[in-house]
Amino acid sequence: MTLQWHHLRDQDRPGQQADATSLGLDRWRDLPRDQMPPWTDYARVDEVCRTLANVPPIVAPHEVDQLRQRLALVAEGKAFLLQGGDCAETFDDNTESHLLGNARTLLQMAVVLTYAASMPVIKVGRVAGQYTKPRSNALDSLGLPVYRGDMINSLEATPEARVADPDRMVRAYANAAAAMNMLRAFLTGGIADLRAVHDWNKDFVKQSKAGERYDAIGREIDRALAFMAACGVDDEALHNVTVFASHEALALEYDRALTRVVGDKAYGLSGHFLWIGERTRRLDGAHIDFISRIANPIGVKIGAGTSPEWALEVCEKLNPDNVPGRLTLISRMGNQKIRDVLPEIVERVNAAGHKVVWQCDPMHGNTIESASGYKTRQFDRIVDEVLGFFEVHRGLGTHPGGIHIELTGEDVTECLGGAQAIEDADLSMRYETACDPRLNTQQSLELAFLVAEMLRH
Ligand SMILES: O=C[C@H](O)[C@H](O)COP(=O)(O)O
Ligand SMILES: C=C(OP(=O)(O)O)C(=O)O
Repeated sequence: MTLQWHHLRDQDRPGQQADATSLGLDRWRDLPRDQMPPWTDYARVDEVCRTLANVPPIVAPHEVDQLRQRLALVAEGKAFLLQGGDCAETFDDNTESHLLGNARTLLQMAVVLTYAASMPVIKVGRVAGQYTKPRSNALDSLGLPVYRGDMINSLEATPEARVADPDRMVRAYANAAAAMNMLRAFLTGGIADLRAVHDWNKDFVKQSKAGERYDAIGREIDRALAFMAACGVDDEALHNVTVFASHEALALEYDRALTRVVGDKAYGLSGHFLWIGERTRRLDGAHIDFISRIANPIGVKIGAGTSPEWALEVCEKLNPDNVPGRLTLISRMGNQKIRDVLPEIVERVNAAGHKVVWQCDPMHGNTIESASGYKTRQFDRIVDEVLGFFEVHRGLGTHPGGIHIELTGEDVTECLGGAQAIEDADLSMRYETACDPRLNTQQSLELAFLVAEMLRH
């Protein structure tokens, strides 16, 4: 069904060089759309979107441009992209301690990567908007409409709670705004200061091998900072961190409503970086069309079924001007396929001159069901997919630009293995994800050390 869309503020602003119509921001409404939220009350969807079209956005256009410029460095092989956070953010978990726990884990990984590889690391959270999930089946194991993320319905297992509720988009906006507000304040206000590098190491990680290695790096950083201070060298970058916000652009009503026209461009201001998932990437579909029309840095997941021809077409469609930093191709092929499928894609895209960021998501191609019935992932397979990603790029002389991880700052037991040797029987101890299994803090740190070694070599 096509929604009515009468009151776009962008169109009313005087002096605009472009407007929503000339930019084609609503063409997606007439295109085939996968993973459509099963709305029933379309009038309410329309009302909610009109409200969201007039609220202050979550992020600002200049920040979006800044991220694109930083990602251009990744495309040129001069920086590394670290992206991570919850599989599915939830309203209940949108707390100070959860947000800071995730942010600290990301910062710890970034310190390890920056220190070991001497390369700038661009930090992007799956945060402040990661409230929708594409699903394999419309019904869950109980026969209820499946949970599709807090922006759409509730995890609670009742028929009423699973009805798609448009008002949840307003709650998602409010939660995203609060999360972004808090992160901005904390990451420039002391906790992200490199002098606090040891404080990021949580007690439950400190005693582990990864925690000890991390503290050793921290001590070297302390010495370097003391040396710099003695020389009178100081820099803002030592005291502040920028973490950009990203999410999957799945509920297009939400992302469209938070899009603003600025000059001759449209910016999707629901987040800095938006990506299209493996299940919604059809070239003639709504998601690819929408994302092609905003100026943000964007990503597209590419699974093991991706052909080199498709990859070339998506580059031409999403980045016709070949702007470095605009497009990230996120491979998620599984450790058993990446070495076979990725090389030809990289080779052909590279030979055609497309300047993309290559990023590896080693999570989504490696999901299994454990013997006891938990959806899980094996740490070794995750590491092996990243290794395969590095091997492919090393073989072709291209830059393995980044990783994309589902993680949490909690001591959960959702993925098997790692130094803690989490086994199937342990999964039930702290299996807390709303959707897919995340690496816990220790596993995330272990992965960072392994990736740092790969980067160094
Ligand atoms: O995060 C990714 C997808 O939403 C998820 O893997 C789909 O899970 P499902 O196969 O349980 O629906
Ligand atoms: C759904 C996701 O991934 P994919 O589209 O690769 O399955 C995700 O990253 O949350």
